[in-house]
Amino acid sequence: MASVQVSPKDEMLARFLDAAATGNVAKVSAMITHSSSLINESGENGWTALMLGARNGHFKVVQTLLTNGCDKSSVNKSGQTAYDIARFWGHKHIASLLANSRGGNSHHLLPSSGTEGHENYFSREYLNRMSEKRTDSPWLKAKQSSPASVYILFFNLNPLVTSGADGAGESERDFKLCKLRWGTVKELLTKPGTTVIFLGVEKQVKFASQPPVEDEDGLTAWFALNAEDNPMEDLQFPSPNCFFLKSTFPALLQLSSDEAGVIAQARSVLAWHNRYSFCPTCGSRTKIDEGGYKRTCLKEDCRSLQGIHNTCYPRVDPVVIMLVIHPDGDQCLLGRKKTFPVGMYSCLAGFIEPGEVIEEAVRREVEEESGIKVGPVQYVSSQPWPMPSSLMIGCLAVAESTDIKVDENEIEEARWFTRQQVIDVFTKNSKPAFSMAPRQAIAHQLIKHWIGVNANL
Ligand SMILES: NC(=O)C1=CN([C@@H]2O[C@H](COP(=O)(O)OP(=O)(O)OC[C@H]3O[C@@H](n4cnc5c(N)ncnc54)[C@H](O)[C@@H]3O)[C@@H](O)[C@H]2O)C=CC1
Ligand SMILES: [Mg+2]
Ligand SMILES: [Mg+2]
Ligand SMILES: [Mg+2]
Ligand SMILES: [Zn+2]
Repeated sequence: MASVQVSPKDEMLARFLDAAATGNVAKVSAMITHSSSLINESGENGWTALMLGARNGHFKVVQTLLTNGCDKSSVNKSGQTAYDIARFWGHKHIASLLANSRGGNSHHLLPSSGTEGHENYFSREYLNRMSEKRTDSPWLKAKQSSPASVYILFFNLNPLVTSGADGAGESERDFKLCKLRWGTVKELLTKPGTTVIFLGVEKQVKFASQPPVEDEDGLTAWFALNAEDNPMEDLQFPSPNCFFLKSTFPALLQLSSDEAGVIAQARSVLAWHNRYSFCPTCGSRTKIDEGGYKRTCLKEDCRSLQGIHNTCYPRVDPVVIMLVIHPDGDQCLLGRKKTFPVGMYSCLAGFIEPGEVIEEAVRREVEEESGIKVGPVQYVSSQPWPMPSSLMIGCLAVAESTDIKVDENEIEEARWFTRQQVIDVFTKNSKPAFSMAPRQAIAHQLIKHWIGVNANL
């Protein structure tokens, strides 16, 4: 009778897998010390020692393998990881051990698609900023009094707008910026409490409503003004329908994409002027330079005049905002602040701290707010958030633990939602489990990105 020849290597692997399957920790440990390559080898149907230990509930075997650097992301021929197997067979303590341990490769839970083509509300650059013109005083002066230039006006950092067409409902064109001319604002420009900044020049396309007035150089400059006292009484506006937005949020989310980008730029710089009235170094008076992009201290011997100092320039506060994916790849973590509308959940977010990289800020904020530990982090897209001057840095991140413990000072609740629950919210399929942040918020776009990439929606 012919006998099947088994190589010594195969025989050793069979003994190793058997030791893992039967919970023989001492043998597993001795064999990997002797032959380290065994640890990630698989036998029948792609099952590794880790999967067999997880299948049969041998906690110590799984622990030993992980401590010795076993790859916990391997999948068997049915596409299951050791974590999936532990969960399926109800070995919760092993599933939790697998989810918590660092060093595994959970990158496969992140989409491999590029991030091009993401445009968030407030992100469109309608104007060419032409920063080189900020120090060209004669050019700026000529542009300020040019009849072709466009002025947008703010009072209390709220823009002057006009209502969109009746019945526009929730659509984005509810409010349109009122574009004023020099003739209308020249009195206002001379008032002591007025701040004026140069925003840039129009790129190619013009707003349809704009009269075809052109400067010799063909460049239409835009300026933003913030008035300290209500300018409505002093000025004659081109349209009686113009008014200052009363609330910042959510009214600022109801502009067209072009206008939202201009507002993001103007509002942040004006808010900086509004809140940094005096020199942060010595407390003296300052003057506005560089088309509104610099404040220079008027005290001759101030330290802020020696070299370049960030206190003289408009600030941007980076914020990480992240959608955290469960280790099973099929759920995401969303939270709610007390101030959110009832039922609304969104991504966790937090300010980046000095000396911190984006990835670490994601890990720190998620752990602070929800108690969840995070492994890989992937950048997706960003969004200016001019309330007053945040830059939202949108990321996907993969959790390495699953037990939630919220910091009640920061958020009211955090929960795992299944992909299906999220899809139901987007497609309005059935009674939704929660309500989503508005589409103008990067949180909404991040969640959509995760669903779109993973579920081909
Ligand atoms: N566009 C979007 O989808 C979303 C935007 N956001 C924005 O992200 C920002 C940060 O999120 P949070 O959860 O509030 O951050 P957070 O989790 O870091 O907590 C806020 C606290 O951080 C402190 N803090 C540190 N640096 C600060 C700074 N430069 N400015 C203000 N506070 C600072 C304050 O004590 C503040 O109360 C908020 O301004 C919020 O408006 C938040 C969620 C969604
Ligand atoms: Mg926080
Ligand atoms: Mg936060
Ligand atoms: Mg924080
Ligand atoms: Zn100073």
